[in-house]
Amino acid sequence: MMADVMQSDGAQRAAGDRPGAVDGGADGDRPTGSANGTGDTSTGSGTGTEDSAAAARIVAIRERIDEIDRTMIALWQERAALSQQVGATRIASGGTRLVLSRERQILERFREALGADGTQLALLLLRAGRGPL
Ligand SMILES: C=C(O[C@@H]1C=C(C(=O)O)C=C[C@H]1O)C(=O)O
Repeated sequence: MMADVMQSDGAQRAAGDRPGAVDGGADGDRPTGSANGTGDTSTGSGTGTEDSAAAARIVAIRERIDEIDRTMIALWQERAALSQQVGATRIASGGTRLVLSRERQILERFREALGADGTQLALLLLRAGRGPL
């Protein structure tokens, strides 16, 4: 579930990280049994492998991952702002703040495309657009 990757203080951690582990510090995100016996298998570039070809490939793929993340963050923020505009427009015209039938359509759209995780994602999207209730 999406909430599993969000700490109560809003800080993010990977699903497999131990709560409280410091990113890049302890070995919580690395396999045990590494060649140097410390459990730390990362290279200087933090790719998690000592194979230089694999590390180079990982770095290249991560560039696109980072680009996707930036785009998703921007789209998330744009959607929330638009949703809040709709809410403000509707309230100013005497309408309701929310339209649950529309929210159900959106939940169904995400569930059809992404399954149960889609439902969780859509719930977070809808919450972001509501602002404080
Ligand atoms: C944005 C709207 O208002 C609210 C927010 C929604 C959303 O974030 O998608 C959907 C339905 C409404 O509860 C809308 O009616 O379209």
